[in-house]
Amino acid sequence: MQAVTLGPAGTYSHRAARAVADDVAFRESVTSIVQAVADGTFERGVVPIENSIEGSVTESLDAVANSEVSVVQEIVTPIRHALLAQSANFDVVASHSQALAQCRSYLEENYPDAKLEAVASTARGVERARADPSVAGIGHPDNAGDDLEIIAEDIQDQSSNATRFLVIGPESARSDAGGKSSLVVYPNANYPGLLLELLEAFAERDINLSRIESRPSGNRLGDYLFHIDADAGLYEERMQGALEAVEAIAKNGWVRVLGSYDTRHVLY
Ligand SMILES: O=C(O)C(=O)C[C@]1(C(=O)O)C=C[C@@H](O)C=C1
Repeated sequence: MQAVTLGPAGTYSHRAARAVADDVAFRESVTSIVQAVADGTFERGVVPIENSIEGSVTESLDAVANSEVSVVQEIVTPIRHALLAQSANFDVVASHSQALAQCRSYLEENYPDAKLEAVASTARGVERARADPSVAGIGHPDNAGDDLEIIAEDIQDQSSNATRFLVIGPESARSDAGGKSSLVVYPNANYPGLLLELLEAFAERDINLSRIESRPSGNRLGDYLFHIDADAGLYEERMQGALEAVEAIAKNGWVRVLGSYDTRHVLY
């Protein structure tokens, strides 16, 4: 099976994608990855969705909410960043904005004068370092190759740093089987207790939520959609009941059921 993920080769997304596909293709944005799965160009896509230090990858949340795709698996991997450069003499640190943020304290403490440059991915930052001696990249240490020095390893601000990736497929790959389910709910309403009602749909059926996140709908200020991850499969009666209750609450809006899936922990 062929999967598409964030490139170029050597990104953390690439490492996660190798766990689901032998053949991995690349795009330079999460939105274009989700689009390439929605339009049938690729059977699977792998996108980062949440990091233990920095929180949500909002571009991924929005792309998944707005596209006709399903979630078929989630992959959780530890993220251990290295600082890579031609020598310790550099003025710019280039990496993905998430990676720069995950190393914020390390950079402030050790390189307070370095200019931080956000690029499309960690591997793109390492490419910048390979081409320019004044630039260091932050990425997986395997990207060093023969021509870059590993200036420092394990520079993330928490040693437990981990990222959750979603494996997405076309809507036809949506499954009711799996221990977790993801929904996006747009109530298109705003009244006291709306969020409480949404939460009660799950609490009353003894379903634990592992995440709820609001994102702006884009329609007007103060109007939100909610990303909900529940620790129950759609094959379960209690989850079907919760879904019916949520659909009733969102009768003026919509509910996108992304599917049920299992978690895979990948070490590399
Ligand atoms: O740039 C990469 O290597 C990516 O795969 C992206 C990404 C992210 O967006 O969170 C993935 C894992 C790490 O958290 C840092 C960056």
